[in-house]
Amino acid sequence: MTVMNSYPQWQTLQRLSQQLPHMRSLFAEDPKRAESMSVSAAGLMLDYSKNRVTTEVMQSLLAMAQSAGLKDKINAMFAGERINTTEQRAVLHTALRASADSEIDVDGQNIVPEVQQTLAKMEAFVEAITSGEWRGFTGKAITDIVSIGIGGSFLGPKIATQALRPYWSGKLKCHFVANVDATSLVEKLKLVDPETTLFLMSSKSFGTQETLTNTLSARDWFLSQGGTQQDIAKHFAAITSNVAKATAFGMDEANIFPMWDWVGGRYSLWSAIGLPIALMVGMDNFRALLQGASDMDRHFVEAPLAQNMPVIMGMLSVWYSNFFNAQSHVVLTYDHYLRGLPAYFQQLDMESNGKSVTLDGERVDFNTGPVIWGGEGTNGQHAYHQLLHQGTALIPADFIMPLQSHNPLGEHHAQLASNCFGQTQALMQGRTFDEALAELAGSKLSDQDKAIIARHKVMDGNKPSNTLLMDKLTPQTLGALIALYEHRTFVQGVIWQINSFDQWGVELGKTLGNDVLARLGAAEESTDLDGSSNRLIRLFRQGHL
Ligand SMILES: O=P(O)(O)OC[C@H]1O[C@](O)(CO)[C@@H](O)[C@@H]1O
Repeated sequence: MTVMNSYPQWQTLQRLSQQLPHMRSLFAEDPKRAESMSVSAAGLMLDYSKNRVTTEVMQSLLAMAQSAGLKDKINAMFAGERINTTEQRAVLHTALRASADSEIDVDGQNIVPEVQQTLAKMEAFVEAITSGEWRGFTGKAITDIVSIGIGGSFLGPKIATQALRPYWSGKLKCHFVANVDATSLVEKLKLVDPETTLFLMSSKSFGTQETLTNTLSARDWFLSQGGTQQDIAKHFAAITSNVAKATAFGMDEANIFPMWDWVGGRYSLWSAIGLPIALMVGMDNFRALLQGASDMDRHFVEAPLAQNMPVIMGMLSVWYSNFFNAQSHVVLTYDHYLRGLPAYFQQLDMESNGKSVTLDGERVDFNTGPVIWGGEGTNGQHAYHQLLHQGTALIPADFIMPLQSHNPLGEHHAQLASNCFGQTQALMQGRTFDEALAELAGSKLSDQDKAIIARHKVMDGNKPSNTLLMDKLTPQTLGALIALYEHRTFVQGVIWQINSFDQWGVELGKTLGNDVLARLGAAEESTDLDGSSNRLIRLFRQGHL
């Protein structure tokens, strides 16, 4: 028996999924639907009324969460149990935002004091850099940060820094380098002055090829621009859980910020990996970001399932993945500052739930994590929304919007909001054949042509969406929003009984990549791989087609 159909609610949910009225009818029948299908937490409001659900569906989904032991699993995560079973690790990104007086034990040791010490170290560093007390090798203050890292050591700091643009202190500029393509680094180096630049190397493992290569090249550049070996301590700092490797690399121990194996890379922006954020917005705002996440944590732990925002969002995702065969989920941010969020959620969710075996090692025979993608509203409306409205795939959507803009200019924000709400309405209600035909009433077309055009204009509607609102985008609401998606991802993993915290799938590509790298520069041509790989390697060595 598979995981999914072993839940007592499986059959009921199967039946309900086939009998659901169109959402138009659900709204017509219940004028209070929007109120009853909305929840608030940590400064966010979720309206999930435009989903293919009835009260009975929601009750069954939440009962399924209960059958999966979700509450116990949540408590186990927060308590530091080794729920990442394939790596025998605790999963405690929540400890990074826990209050200073909490006690969270790993191997019998309370980890909170160490988290607080690291925050204090970050604070002193941020103060030294932004006050101008920290001087570069020619005595000048730091003006630019180049943050080098990839995956979770890049996306989180980058999108949060971008999102908090209105809170920048204005004392520094921050540049991000992730790609091993030299162009990424070289183009950033053109923008900075070695005398006033600080390189921050972020790598939990201190073993990621892209990050090591970019850091070495940055160091070579620094040394070629007048800096000496002794000056490196003034211009390079690292965030890593592998302090030994970082010191062996030449990092000054005083400039190394710790990370721990109980923090997953894609959950790490709350740790010292968030230094670029703290440098740009100041420590008070960084702490407010942590506070927002902590508020969402408390909600996740304490709220009953029926009012629990991450639980509701997670279970809705399960509903579409497993009962409607949805393969993808779109995140649409109606705020320019949040334009990076879909890429961040993409790693968070796809690296976490892109799994094919259960915790017991059994192959799954149901859908797990969908493809997460998206972009910023309103741009997408003039590009891919067509497929959301009239394509054949069912793609549940999240619309995210602050009610107040940081840039209240003329009618812009009202137009943005009208687009956001108008899209969710159009997805839900669609347009019937009769409505499309009525719109053509005044045209000169023949009745036959009107019928054909009307068919092209039909939109089935009944397309699900969540609307997430907040008063304003602040460090606190951003923290809550990101934590919401972290927990939503966790909820799905619990239902599917997969390990959301490892990422073995990326390893084979890395290993083979290293093998190919050796072959690209080897004396002998490769002939022992598959025909395609042999040929691609030959072409690269040749340098032209
Ligand atoms: O911080 P590190 O160890 O350099 O890893 C970077 C990223 O690489 C991955 O391990 C995937 O290869 C991600 O999970 C991680 O966020």
